[in-house]
Amino acid sequence: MATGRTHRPATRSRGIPEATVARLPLYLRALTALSERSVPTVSSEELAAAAGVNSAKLRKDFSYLGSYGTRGVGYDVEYLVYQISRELGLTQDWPVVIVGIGNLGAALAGYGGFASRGFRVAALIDADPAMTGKPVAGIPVQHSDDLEKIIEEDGVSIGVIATPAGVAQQVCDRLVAAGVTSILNFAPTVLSVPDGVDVRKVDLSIELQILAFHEQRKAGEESNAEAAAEAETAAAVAPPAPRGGSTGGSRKGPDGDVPAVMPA
Ligand SMILES: NC(=O)c1ccc[n+]([C@@H]2O[C@H](COP(=O)([O-])OP(=O)(O)OC[C@H]3O[C@@H](n4cnc5c(N)ncnc54)[C@H](O)[C@@H]3O)[C@@H](O)[C@H]2O)c1
Repeated sequence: MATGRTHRPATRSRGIPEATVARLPLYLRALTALSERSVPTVSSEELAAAAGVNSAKLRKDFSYLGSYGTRGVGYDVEYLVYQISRELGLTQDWPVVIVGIGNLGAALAGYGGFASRGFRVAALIDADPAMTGKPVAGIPVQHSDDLEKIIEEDGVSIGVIATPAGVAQQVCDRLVAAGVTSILNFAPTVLSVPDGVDVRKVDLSIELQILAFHEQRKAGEESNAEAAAEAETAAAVAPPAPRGGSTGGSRKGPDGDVPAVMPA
């Protein structure tokens, strides 16, 4: 879902390409589902289908992890979960702050999927004094005046921005100055950050626009297919060729050479 932009080279220092890194969470999600069903091993084809990835690409991706599976047996599910989690840095706890606790920020704060994937919501921050101290998803909201102190005390390196777009850059600058090095930005604006800071941008409206493009294309294909079918029907019911013609006056059916009307 994320449309991302990072400020790292296309290949990370350990030699794993960014495109592979981007697919690791997909494998992990599929593997976690298998692990929850106590499935011990999985073939590259099965896992590729579950992750929505081509199996040759999956094997190439896993070769970067040094994981080649066992011929005829496949990959060990638990070991791959561990390997990918370690590669993604998920074997440690990541405290995250969410800035902007409006509709979106509150929904994110209550999202259980963060904690289950190793991301602990360490603090909720908002500029509205009326919200200070109010619990959202069981966590009291803190005022943005204390942003720097909160980040330092909790050792936060990941910040989520869910403020209005107009203040997002300013919030981003404060997060970065306070030591945050990874930002997940939901505000519809492009953030500038110094080298060494990663920004991922999530924009559901962009995803919807991409779906709209595909819908439009599918509709175009359907209307082309309908037009072709109509042309074929029109040809099938056209008046027979004059006697003496090569077809002897028979008309072609939908299957081409089967006469639609059998001669008496
Ligand atoms: N990426 C997406 O798919 C997506 C989806 C929905 C909303 N959004 C965006 O997310 C943002 C939040 O949307 P919302 O519906 O929750 O808005 P909202 O108005 O409900 O909430 C915004 C919150 O930010 C707080 N805020 C304002 N300035 C701040 C600052 N300087 N520091 C800290 N907090 C501050 C406000 O007090 C408010 O509580 C908007 O930019 C919106 O466009 C993105």
